[in-house]
Amino acid sequence: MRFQITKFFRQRLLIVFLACLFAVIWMFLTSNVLWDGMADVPAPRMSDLHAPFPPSHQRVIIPNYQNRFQEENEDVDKFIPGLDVGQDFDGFEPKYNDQDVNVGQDLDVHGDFDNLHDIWTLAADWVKSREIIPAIAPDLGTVLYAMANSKITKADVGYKGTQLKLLLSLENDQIVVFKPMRYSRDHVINGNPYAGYDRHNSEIAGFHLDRILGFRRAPLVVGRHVDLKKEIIPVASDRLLQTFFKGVGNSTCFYGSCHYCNKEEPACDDGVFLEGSITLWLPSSWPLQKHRHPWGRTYKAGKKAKWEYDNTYCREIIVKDPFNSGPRLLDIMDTCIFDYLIGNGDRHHYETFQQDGADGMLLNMDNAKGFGNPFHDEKSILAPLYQCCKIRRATYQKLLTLSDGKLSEFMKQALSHDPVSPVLVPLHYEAMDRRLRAVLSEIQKCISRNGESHVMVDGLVL
Ligand SMILES: Nc1ncnc2c1ncn2[C@@H]1O[C@H](COP(=O)(O)OP(=O)(O)OP(=O)(O)O)[C@@H](O)[C@H]1O
Ligand SMILES: [Mn+2]
Repeated sequence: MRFQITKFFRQRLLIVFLACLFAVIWMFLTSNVLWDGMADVPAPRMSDLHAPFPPSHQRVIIPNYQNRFQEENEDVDKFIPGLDVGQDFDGFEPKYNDQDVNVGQDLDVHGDFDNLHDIWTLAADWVKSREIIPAIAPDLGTVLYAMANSKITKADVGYKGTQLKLLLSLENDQIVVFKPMRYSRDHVINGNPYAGYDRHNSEIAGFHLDRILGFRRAPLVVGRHVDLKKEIIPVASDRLLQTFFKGVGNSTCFYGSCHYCNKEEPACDDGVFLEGSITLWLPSSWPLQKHRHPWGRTYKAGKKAKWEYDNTYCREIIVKDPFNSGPRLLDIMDTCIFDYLIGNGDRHHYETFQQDGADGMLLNMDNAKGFGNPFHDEKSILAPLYQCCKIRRATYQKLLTLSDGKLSEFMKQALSHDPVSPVLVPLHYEAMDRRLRAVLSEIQKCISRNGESHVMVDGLVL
């Protein structure tokens, strides 16, 4: 009898033990702990009220990372004029100063605003000739929160440009641009450095990178989950409404109106929400002027732009107005570093504030072609830097403070606040740190070739 009781309990105990073991393994597998880099990302703050669906892009495994990176980058040095193929420099002294980058605090959301009108006015008043937001902007999180959560009162097709987007009005008359999600986070874009649709997450990450680099020349961007049926269709213009249709399953789709817009390439929701980026429209008191970028691509297969075959291209640019004096050429250097870090090879034009003429700052807007391929570092994006060998000392110093992994750390911290977090998969953070080292290396090569006094520019202008 005694033997039977013990056996009975032993069997039960074994069942309970196995059940517990199974539960622990299951919890471990379904948690984020396995997914490198995601574990320490806190829950998004601004999304609390909006209660979006849980992030659907957390799990990414891309095999053979190292092999693939080497294959993709093997030949890159061979056909870029002006790129010094010499030894890469390493061992920079990162001089990180905690005061340098104010990432987290400014993203907290405060409730001390009476109405949205005050929030939009505040953001409009931030705009100055050489900055879109101030260095310290404790209300930035509140403005971003308002962009991500306030009521949409009008929706229309995009204004201009080639990519599918919407022009929205938010409550109290604030215009914003909505760029819809077209790819999952782990999608890799192959081909030329401007290939693929716009990436809404690149707009979001670009905004924060621009701020972390200390430029603050990008319009405000935040992620948002939009309910097409409830938030867009009831307030849509006729011409936008005409492009809506029922997609597969329970989804709602639209294809808008733009150069590349057509019914075969729509943006669709997941049955309820469509994720996208919201960009704050600049105040009408700051009209823009569009310029052709001197290092733009031809966008024609087999046809190269002059800078792509002529090593001395910069000599001809640096003597021309507005590059021969003032901030323009140095702004181009800053922007090419920014673009290289995100992998955006689509800077065909750039915009400045009309009223500032030749002294106008280069706005870092339209950053949606970044973060397409974390395995590929497109060195040609850096051509202005390694062909001209000029950089502001302040930019160089900022890059140094961000080397040694600080850049990705700050980016993760900033992006963790966004409602569509995680904005980037971990491979893109690795890519940014790696590319930053390559930028520093190119600057070092310039210094050894031309001397520091030729390369470093103190102050803002040439
Ligand atoms: N936030 C904004 N504030 C003011 N004007 C803007 C803003 N965003 C875009 N614009 C204007 O709209 C134009 C097109 O926007 P954007 O470059 O984002 O679209 P796109 O479809 O990518 O264009 P492209 O095909 O030329 O690259 C810009 O060149 C600019 O003049
Ligand atoms: Mn574009």
